[in-house]
Amino acid sequence: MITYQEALQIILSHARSFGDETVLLENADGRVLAEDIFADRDYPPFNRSTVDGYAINIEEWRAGLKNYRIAETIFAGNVSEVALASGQCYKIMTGASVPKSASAVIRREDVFEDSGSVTINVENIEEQQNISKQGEDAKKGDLILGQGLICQPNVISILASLGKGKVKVKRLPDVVLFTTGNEVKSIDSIPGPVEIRNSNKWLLTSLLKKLGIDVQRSEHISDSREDLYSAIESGLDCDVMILCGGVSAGDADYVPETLEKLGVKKLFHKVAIKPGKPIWCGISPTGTMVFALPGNPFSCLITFKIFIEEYLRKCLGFSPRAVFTLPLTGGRTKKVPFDEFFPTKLAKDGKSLEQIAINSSGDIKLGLHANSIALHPADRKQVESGESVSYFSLFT
Ligand SMILES: Nc1nc2c(c(=O)[nH]1)N[C@H]1C(S)=C(S)[C@@H](COP(=O)(O)OP(=O)(O)OC[C@H]3O[C@@H](n4cnc5c(N)ncnc54)[C@H](O)[C@@H]3O)O[C@H]1N2
Ligand code: MOO
Repeated sequence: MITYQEALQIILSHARSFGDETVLLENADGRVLAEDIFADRDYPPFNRSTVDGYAINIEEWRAGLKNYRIAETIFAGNVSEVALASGQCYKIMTGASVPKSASAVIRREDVFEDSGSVTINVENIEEQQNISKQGEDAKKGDLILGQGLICQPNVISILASLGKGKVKVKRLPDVVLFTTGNEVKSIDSIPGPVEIRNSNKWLLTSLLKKLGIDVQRSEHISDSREDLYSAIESGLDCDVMILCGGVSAGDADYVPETLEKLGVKKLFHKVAIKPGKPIWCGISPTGTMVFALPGNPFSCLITFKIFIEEYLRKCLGFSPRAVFTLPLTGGRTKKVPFDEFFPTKLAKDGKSLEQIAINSSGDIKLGLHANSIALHPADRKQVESGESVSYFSLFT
């Protein structure tokens, strides 16, 4: 059986771009930029007053002048009509263009205004004070946003400033999701005594949504070779196919054989991890990446996080998920020589990890209240209390 790291390397070696597409800015949140964005003009585009106040020629101030007549009031969005003459100032608002004949702006609260004149009440005035100079943030033609940046709110704001109402981003994959199993019922039906509800469909849909991906098609398939064959065949035109259940050793676990019958080349089946050991992964002749996950909910969550999410992150140009290290509170022992992933929660002081109890990978509570997943390494039977373990954040 291959190890977690070997399986991850195989998966990552098949990562590919799904192409680019142009989207409206309102739909660009969380997407990855697929074009370089340059400044269309200087920023600020003009010398801009940063305060409400009065703009003067500093040479006159240096010559000892304290009292100025207001020549004109300049509002944001307005252009001054006249140059300052001797003894004059402008009354100017925040965001307005400072005319060339003025070289400093004094805050409103630092002057006394009366009958169209102002007396300046401050000791020191610096040349260009309270003026953002044209082009001081960016010059026309400067590279502002590089390909690969994620459209977080700050990037969206910059795109808006630069007038990019449409933007080229990495295309998201078409994802098809098939859950399987005769005992698994839709959540709006009443399950019989030995039936359960299809939580994994919702789990996987929500996990994909966190990456900004909407499932294109989702279907539940019964444990029948024929139904599986036709469903999988009909979905093989997508970029990524996720199946769930029917991959281990049971008499009705037809998923691996059906995939292979349809020409999906097996990359691996079974990985030395707990939970999630029975995972199957393959690639179709047309390049569809297929992940068949074990049916237990916690196995489904872990295999999605450690494999599918990492694959998609690489395909979409996100950096790999961050892995941290912290001491674990309470020791733990494991029975199998596999990498074991277990639910944890960051202590309030952020200095250690607490373990969250989970009964088994079939526990519908999935270690609720865990905000992280830690790794008990394959080669360690025991992790002592206070020993450092590596972990990753669960839903951030
Ligand atoms: N002889 C062996 N038996 C099993 C092995 C093994 O290596 N040898 N592996 C065990 C492990 S580990 C896991 S995990 C499970 C995985 O089995 P399958 O992937 O074949 O999944 P199923 O048997 O179909 O289901 C397992 C479990 O999960 C429930 N399930 C399935 N689908 C859903 C869904 N959409 N929503 C909620 N719950 C679901 C299902 O009812 C089962 O209880 O195999 C072990 N057996
Ligand atoms: O490894 Mo299975 O995925 O525990 O229950």
